[in-house]
Amino acid sequence: MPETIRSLRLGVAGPVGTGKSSLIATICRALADDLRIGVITNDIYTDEDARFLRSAGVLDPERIRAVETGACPHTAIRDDITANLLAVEDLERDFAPLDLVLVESGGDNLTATFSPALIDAQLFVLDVAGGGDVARKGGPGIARADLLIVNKTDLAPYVGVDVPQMVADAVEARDGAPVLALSRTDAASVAELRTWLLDMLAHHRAGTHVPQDPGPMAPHFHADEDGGYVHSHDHDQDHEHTHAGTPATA
Ligand SMILES: Nc1nc2c(ncn2[C@@H]2O[C@H](COP(=O)(O)OP(=O)(O)OP(=O)(O)O)[C@@H](O)[C@H]2O)c(=O)[nH]1
Repeated sequence: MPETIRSLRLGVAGPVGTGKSSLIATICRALADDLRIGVITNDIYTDEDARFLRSAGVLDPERIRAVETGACPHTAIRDDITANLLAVEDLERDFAPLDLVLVESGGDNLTATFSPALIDAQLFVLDVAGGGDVARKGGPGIARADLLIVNKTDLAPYVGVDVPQMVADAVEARDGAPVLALSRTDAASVAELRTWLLDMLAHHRAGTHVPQDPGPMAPHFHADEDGGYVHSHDHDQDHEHTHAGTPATA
């Protein structure tokens, strides 16, 4: 790799427990012999995901670093990306040259997405255990992430989900953009993921991949001791933090 081309920065987002950390471990196992990889995890209050990945033994533990985001995990990957950007740049400098830096978002709701100022491409992870109809619900990550993963397909018989139907619904929600049915126990699906990643890396290096913004997450509610507030990340419109009862400005 020419030293002037920096790593491909790949975001991994998706609802809580859909398998983001496990997916990163799978990617590291599948590509550790081919690529120089680093990982940044985001947790609200802990470094639990980083510790899980270090204990999985898939990468030199020093190449796995944690960002603790405080409340509102999507803010740290979309609105104020400073902590993540510094963590990525530090990792790239300390282990130069890296080919791939994976950034795991904190487990969040269906609509959290990465800013294209932080990452070059993003995966959005759903799992069959969340229900076969989740893909139809749409949202920016489902509709416009670079790759949508329908994870834990090995569990489909136990939760009564028709995987081909779920994938077809997802492809329709994405206007034909790629969807991958994945299980860490299904070698063929892991091989497909590996091919997609190497292809994306090749496009990044050739300068033919343009980072896309899937769009802001929908306005949503945060509970707090005053009753909570509605929070919007759409900076094209007014940025509102409206407290229940008393309207407030950002
Ligand atoms: N059966 C099965 N279980 C899986 C698979 N991938 C992940 N899991 C399990 O799903 C659970 C959640 O996985 P994680 O990787 O911790 O999920 P996560 O999205 O990182 O979770 P948060 O960081 O809390 O949002 C764990 O018990 C994993 O072992 C899979 O392919 N098949």
